[in-house]
Parts: sequence; structure tokens; C-alpha cells
Amino acid sequence: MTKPYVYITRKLPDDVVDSFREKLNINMWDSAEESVPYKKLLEESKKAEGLVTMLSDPIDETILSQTDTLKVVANLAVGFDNIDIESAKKHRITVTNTPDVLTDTTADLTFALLMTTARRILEAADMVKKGEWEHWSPLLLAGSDIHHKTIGIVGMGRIGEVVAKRARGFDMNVIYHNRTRKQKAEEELGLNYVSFDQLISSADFVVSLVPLTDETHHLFNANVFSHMKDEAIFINASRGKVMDEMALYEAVKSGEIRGAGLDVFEDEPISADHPLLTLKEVTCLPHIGSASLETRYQMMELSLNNILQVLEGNGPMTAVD
Ligand SMILES: NC(=O)C1=CN([C@@H]2O[C@H](COP(=O)(O)OP(=O)(O)OC[C@H]3O[C@@H](n4cnc5c(N)ncnc54)[C@H](O)[C@@H]3O)[C@@H](O)[C@H]2O)C=CC1
Ligand SMILES: O=C(O)C(=O)CO
Repeated sequence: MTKPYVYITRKLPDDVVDSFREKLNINMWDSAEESVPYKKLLEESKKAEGLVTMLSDPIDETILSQTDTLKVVANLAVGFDNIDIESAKKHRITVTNTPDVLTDTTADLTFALLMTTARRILEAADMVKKGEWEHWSPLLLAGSDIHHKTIGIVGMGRIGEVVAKRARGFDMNVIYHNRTRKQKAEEELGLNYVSFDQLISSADFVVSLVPLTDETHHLFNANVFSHMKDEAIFINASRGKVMDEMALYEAVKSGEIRGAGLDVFEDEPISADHPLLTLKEVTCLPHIGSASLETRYQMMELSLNNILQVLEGNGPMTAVD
């Protein structure tokens, strides 16, 4: 029997991919770093039954409508804003993502970003390495406390809940806003549900963990930043486009808020001359929320298992709703 053809849009480690070769005829883009060109993606999607895609690949109506072979797209991410879900539904192509396996790892990074920004860790480490540490002094690199402060989490989903758990371990007061109330998490973790406006005006740390949708695009804008506390720190570990970057830049520069910790940007990679990168109060990371070796391997295995399950007619393990 011929094996179904599957295309992976980035070079993944052989030790993961090889174990699937017995059942799948797998081909990969030849770079681990560079995205597959759109033309090549379109060409491959016309002959593949399964695609493993990256969050940087636009899986749009053109790709989804021009294929007679494609049955399943497995996105190597929990976020799926790069995929036209309506179009996939219309063309009866299953879309899967990688929930759960990355939750703890992304929550760790989100909390690390909060701590790094609040305690000015990058500025401090830089000072030492550059030989610029001359004295101990009473207010040298004094930052903001974390313990006993209020963290406001917007998007109390899988990752939001684990960030809340981390925060409770630091004796923080946790408030949240979500599309729906999470009674169980409220009871188990001692969380308080508040309106978006209440959260924005009362949190010391405002953390975005909402998916990017039409509704959340630029949710964090100039008006919202102007209602935050002067000492507020904004953390974005979800998607860049949920914030208006230039409005954030102005808010930090003018002292409307104290700082920001960002793992994601409106355009990735952010350009080296972007104004946000000039602010010492802003910590910027290259979208590494789920980037531990253990988790990335689990994400790759889950994506390939999703493809295999769908192509063997068993139904996906983690389909996007
Ligand atoms: N920085 C990184 O590397 C990573 C980023 N992410 C991002 O984090 C997001 C969240 O992931 P999970 O927690 O697994 O997703 P999830 O679906 O479990 O949680 C999202 C929560 O946001 C809520 N929500 C959606 N729209 C809302 C709105 N307009 N207002 C208020 N709440 C709203 C949902 O009800 C849900 O509870 C992903 O969509 C992805 O964009 C995820 C993993 C790694
Ligand atoms: O899973 C996601 O949505 C990411 O951003 C990377 O893990």
C-alpha cells in the first residue's frame, strides 16, 4: 500500500520524524530556521494529504481551496491565527493544534518575563558583564516587587490558569478577565473575576494570554494603556497583534506605565530599528514561550500523531474547534 504523502514546512529533527516514516511518506523543507516560501507551500499543499505547519506559515483560502489532496493541517502551536479556519471547514480539511503539552512551559516563561521586567534583570546582568558595576548603592537598579502585588490575567485559559498558580506561589493577588467565568479555578486558586476595565485600572501586572481573534486585535491600545496604573507592567505572551505596539511604546516612554515584557510582536521577527527596542524598561524575547527541548519534542510528536490519526481514519487527537 502506498504511504500518504506528508509535507513539513520546516526541518524537524530526524529522531522525531524517522519514527513516523514507516507509515507516512514524509518530506520536509530543508531549513530549520527559514520559513518555506509561499510558492513552495502552495505547490506542496496541492500534492500532500497532510501538512505540518508553523505559526509563521499563512494557511489561507488560496492554499486551502487549490488542493484536492489535503485532509489535515497540523499546526505546531496551540495558537492557530495563521490558519483560515472558516476556509478549512468549508473545504473539509481538519486543523489540529498542540494544546496542553506546552501549557506549563509557556506559563514558566510568562512568569519569567514578568519577574525579569519587574526586577530589571537584563539591565542588571548587562551592567555586570559590561564592567559598569562600580558601587553598591541604595537604589541601584531598584525595581518593582512581585510578591503581594496584583496580577491581572486577561484570557484565563489553560496557560492563564497555570500562570495564576505560579502567581499564588508568590503570594500575589490574582484577578482575571475571560470570556466566561472559571468557577472551579476561582475556588481552587482563589482568583477574582473582574471586568476588563476593572482589571486594567487595578492590576500592577497586566498579562495577556488571549488568543488573537478579530475581537482581541489591538485589545491593548492607547486608551487601555492610559487607564493602567503609572507603575503597571504589561506582559504579552500570547500574540503581538493583540497590542498596538506604537501605543505601548508611547505609554512606556511617557511614563504612563512603568514597563513591558514581550515575547511576541506585531511583525515577527521585530525589526532591529523598532522604537520599542530602545526602551530599557521593555524586555523583548524572540517568541520562546514554549521553547524547552522537552516541550518542543512533545509538540512535534503530537503534530505528527494528529496527522497519522486523521490519515488512518481515527480522527484527530487535538482538533481545533
Ligand atoms: N508565547 C508563546 O510562545 C505562546 C503563546 N501562546 C498564545 O497563548 C494563547 C493562549 O493559549 P491557551 O491558554 O492554551 O488557550 P486557551 O484557549 O486555553 O485560553 C484562551 C482563553 O482566552 C479566552 N478569551 C478568548 N477571547 C477572549 C476575549 N475576547 N476576552 C476575554 N477572554 C477571551 C478564552 O475564553 C480562553 O479561556 C494562544 O492562543 C497563543 O496565542 C501559546 C503558547 C505559547
Ligand atoms: O503555541 C503557540 O501558540 C506558540 O506561540 C508557540 O508555542
